[in-house]
Amino acid sequence: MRSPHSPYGRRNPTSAVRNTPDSLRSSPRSLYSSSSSSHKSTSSLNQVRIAARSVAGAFVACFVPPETKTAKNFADSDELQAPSVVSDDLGAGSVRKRGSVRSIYASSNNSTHPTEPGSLKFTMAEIYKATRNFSPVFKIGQGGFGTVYKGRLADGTLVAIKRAKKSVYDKHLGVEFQSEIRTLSQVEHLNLVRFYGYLEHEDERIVVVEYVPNGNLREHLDCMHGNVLDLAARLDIAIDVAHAVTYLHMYTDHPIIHRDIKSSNILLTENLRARVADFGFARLAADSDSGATHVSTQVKGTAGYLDPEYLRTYQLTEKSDVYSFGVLLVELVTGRRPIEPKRELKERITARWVMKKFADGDAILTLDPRLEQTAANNLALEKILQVALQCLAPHRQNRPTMRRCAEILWSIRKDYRELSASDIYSLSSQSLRCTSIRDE
Ligand SMILES: Nc1ncnc2c1ncn2[C@@H]1O[C@H](COP(=O)(O)OP(=O)(O)OP(=O)(O)O)[C@@H](O)[C@H]1O
Repeated sequence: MRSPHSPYGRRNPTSAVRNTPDSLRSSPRSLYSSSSSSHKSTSSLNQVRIAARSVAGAFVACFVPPETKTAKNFADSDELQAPSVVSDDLGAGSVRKRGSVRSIYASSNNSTHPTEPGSLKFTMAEIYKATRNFSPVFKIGQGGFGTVYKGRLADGTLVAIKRAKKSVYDKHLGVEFQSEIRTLSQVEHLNLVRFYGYLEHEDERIVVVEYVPNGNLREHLDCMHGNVLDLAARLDIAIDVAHAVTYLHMYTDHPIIHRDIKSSNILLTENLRARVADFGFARLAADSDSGATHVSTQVKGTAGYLDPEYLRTYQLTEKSDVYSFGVLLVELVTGRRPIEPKRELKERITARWVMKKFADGDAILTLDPRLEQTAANNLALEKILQVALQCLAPHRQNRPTMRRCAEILWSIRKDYRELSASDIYSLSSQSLRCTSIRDE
């Protein structure tokens, strides 16, 4: 049984009891809990600015701009429109119940692969039926792993069906697929895309996950869905992601490193709550009981989000996710992509540009121009950038844990809400439309 109030679920009962949301709500040692104390916050700001200068200077910019890979063709036909079985917005970071997943599998007894305890196997017939033979009409995305289809299971549940490119999994990598499936089947958190099952048949490798209906974060920052995401929503999303990744790092049976935290992997529900997706690259972290501090792997991930220390040493730890999360925070407040190849040289690597502005005391110039410059927005921007800067520290031992990030962001949100309530100008930002800004 998991504590219904825990934002993370748990790896073992004792740690779960220690780490309830109460400890998150009251974080007396939070860097930001005393934000109203101007002296304290000014000196802490100065310290962060000094650090920002060194980060900005040390930032390594050797990335190739990512290609836009996703041909969007949302299959929103009536045929595939059905209410999701996933109840939405149960509060940041709640752990979900498995009940509805099991009920889906109750109907898959006819599978040619009988369901084994803990394994959730689909048959090719079920997949063909759900996707109408992989009809292009139901294609919703294309990524490094392969093609993503929207589908509907026999019981009406909407799912996303990820079909691996043939090149991704050849026979030799079968073990890797199996280990990913094992990992997927063990995680369960409200802010992680729910895993429903898989299929491994001849050269087909298919993963079936929860369908998340409101596109990905990058699309929302690009205003592809009509409205501007206000800063309150962006903070909620950052906290959701921090909870999901904290859960992976601390509360699963074995720590899991996501390895590909990025805005296109943050899917949004209709209520703009985040579901972290894409465990294609996820790896089990080093087992601290054995004394190991990292695992050595081939570099994987996405340009612009990659931890420079991991790039240099091939040593992967949870702090690589923290680095990527720092890039994501910068993306959230600026609206810019991590790499902006069309901008002038000094603005091309967004994090480096932001850190320079922050160090110069000009953080305000980095706020997404689609957002209004209210007192609440300006203060939240400064504080979020402070967290981002810590996450982007060149050396992993100087980065906070993901759990610490979540605590700080909680505290920022609390202050933000209080200030917004007394800030009459913040009301107008709620109705900002994407058309209110020219594209730069
Ligand atoms: N569970 C899902 N529900 C709804 N849409 C999804 C789901 N999973 C993926 N998508 C859509 O399909 C797109 C491609 O997903 P996918 O995870 O394969 O690739 P990616 O994350 O964009 O790239 P890469 O795999 O190279 O990192 C996503 O950006 C998203 O828009």
